[in-house]
Amino acid sequence: MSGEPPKKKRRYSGSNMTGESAESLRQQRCHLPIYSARGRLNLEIRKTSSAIIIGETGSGKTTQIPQYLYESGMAREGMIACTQPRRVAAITVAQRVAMEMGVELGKQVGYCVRFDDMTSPGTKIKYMTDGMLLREAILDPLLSKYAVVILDEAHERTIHTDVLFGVIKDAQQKRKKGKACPLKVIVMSATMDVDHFSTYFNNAPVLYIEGREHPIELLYSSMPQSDYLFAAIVTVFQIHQDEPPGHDILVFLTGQEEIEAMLKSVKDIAKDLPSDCPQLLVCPMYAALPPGQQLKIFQPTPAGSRKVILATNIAETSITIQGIKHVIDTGKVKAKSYQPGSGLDLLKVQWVSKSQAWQRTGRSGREDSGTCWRLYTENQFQELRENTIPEIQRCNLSSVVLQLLALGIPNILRFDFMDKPSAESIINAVDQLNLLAAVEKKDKVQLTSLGKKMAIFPLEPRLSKVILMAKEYNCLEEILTIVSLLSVESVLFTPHNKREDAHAARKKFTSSDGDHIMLLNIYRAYKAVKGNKQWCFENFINMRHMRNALDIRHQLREMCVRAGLPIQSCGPDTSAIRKCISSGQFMNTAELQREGEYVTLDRRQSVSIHPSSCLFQCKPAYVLYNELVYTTKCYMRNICVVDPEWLYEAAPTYFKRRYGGKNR
Ligand SMILES: Nc1ncnc2c1ncn2[C@@H]1O[C@H](COP(=O)(O)OP(=O)(O)OP(=O)(O)O)[C@@H](O)[C@H]1O
Repeated sequence: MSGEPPKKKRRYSGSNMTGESAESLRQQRCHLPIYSARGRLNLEIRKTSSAIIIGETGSGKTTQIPQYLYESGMAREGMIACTQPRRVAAITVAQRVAMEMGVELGKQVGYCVRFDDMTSPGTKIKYMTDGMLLREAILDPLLSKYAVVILDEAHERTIHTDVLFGVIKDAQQKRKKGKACPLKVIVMSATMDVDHFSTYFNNAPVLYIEGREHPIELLYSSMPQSDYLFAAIVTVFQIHQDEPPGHDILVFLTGQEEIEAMLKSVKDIAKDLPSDCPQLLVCPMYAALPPGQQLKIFQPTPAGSRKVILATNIAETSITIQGIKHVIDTGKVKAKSYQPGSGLDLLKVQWVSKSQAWQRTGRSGREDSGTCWRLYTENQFQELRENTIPEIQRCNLSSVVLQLLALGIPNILRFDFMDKPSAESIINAVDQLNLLAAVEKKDKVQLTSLGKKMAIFPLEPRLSKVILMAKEYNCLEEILTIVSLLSVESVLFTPHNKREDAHAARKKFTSSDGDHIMLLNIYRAYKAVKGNKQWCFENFINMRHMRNALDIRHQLREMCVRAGLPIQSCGPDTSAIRKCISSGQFMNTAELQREGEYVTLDRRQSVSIHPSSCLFQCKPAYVLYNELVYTTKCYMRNICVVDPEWLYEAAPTYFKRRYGGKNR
């Protein structure tokens, strides 16, 4: 390990963009590489029903193309949708475009992301997450509100984008047959396999946008780094020492824990810097941060200081953060990989693909020249895979299959996927949904009425089922709390050096029934003190995550009210709650063996109770877990004590088939 940052060859002196008057915005638009191509683009797009557009990062695709189409009258017969894989991109790009057009956000230009719709009847350009457009397609498979759908950042190949590809192709054909207004589809990215996309979209023409506005200097490590976190810290401080204030830094890391650890190290080191050094402002950026906190990274850096943003790949595509001059790319990302054999959805740190590395590089050089510090060698870069494996080929598909069925897709195995997931993973997903009573297999697979209701909730099917079953047990109040708390990063805050204090402080919330009930106790106590900050601090509760959970709870509650579900409380009886959870999560259960170890009930896999669980010291005979995580061994996380009788009641055929009833 060298810890030595990549060698710097040249230095640029950048100018900061300050004026944001209408004239300055107009000038910026005119200077973008895409500007000179706008006439040709409009012409080509008008002629065809589908087009693939490829152009360098920062050339102006996301912000300009929807505006060009709007200005040329293409929004007369319907809206222009532009999808983004991430909510933060949808929101910030919409803000920027509204500003460029001189209109109020939410009027002609708006955005729509999960739990936040900023559009109005007059909206013509709508930025939205791919997941939101997919939800809209469930209600209106022809997407009749839209004249143009732009699928941006297509290289990311999120599950939602991949499903949208097929759904939109289908809508296009149906609209053509029905003589409705044609639906135009545009697929965009800076880094994609254009031939693959063009072939899939019936040999759609590929339109190239030449050039980039500002140069980016690329620096590689001279030797491989064995500790990329350390190398990143060293690089931050080298830049801090050499570069003038205002040249901000964006560092790509793999996850929340790593970000929090580096945040602390950078702050600690910065404390000892000479007093005439510019102030360092360190900002985290990861998916579990509440949306308001995420948007903080876009606030201007105060004069005389430097901002360092520590981000996951959430900041990798589409966004422009003013002031970012330097990007530090560790080359690593945490990504999901699903093993149908073991039923595990594992999160693993791995190398990025080349296309991801280019996207990261492209977060600099947006307002001025920039530098990208790759903390790996050029040879290592050459060995990276070209493109990221589509998410649909590496994740549990039960949510997607539920959505496809809700869309009325008759045979999922024959769905027009751009790259098919394995038949095994589709069949597994259908089987799981069947066990949850969400689908029935007659001559074809179809949703039951329960399954249709489950598709309304933007949750994993197992959790949607738990919400719907709460009616039977009169416990929706409690279930909403538990599901919301399970949907965010842990609200338990356990600093390494205060582990014992944290456990002692939390003792009053623990329950012999398990973690779900402990979460409920924490929520009740938090509400009783009205979310008091000092209380959170003293009890080692992460206030940010708690607030995030409250927000989700509020949204889910509204969905339940709209679905006519009675919001009732079961009072102090926790067995109703645990029975209800069992009705959706009976597949995630384990039993204690004679030797004191646990094995899962489905695949007889050895598992252990995670040390963070309040049941860590206990050995209940049967437990239900929310998830399995693999570190040094396979751990069950968020566990609750269950009675095998409840499991049998929840899924008699499943348990009879497996054990001939012997577990009863
Ligand atoms: N929020 C913003 N603040 C300042 N400038 C911005 C903002 N958003 C965009 N820009 C300017 O517009 C340019 C074009 O951005 P745009 O997102 O349209 O490019 P793109 O081609 O879609 O890039 P990418 O492939 O990285 O998404 C940026 O390089 C930047 O100069």
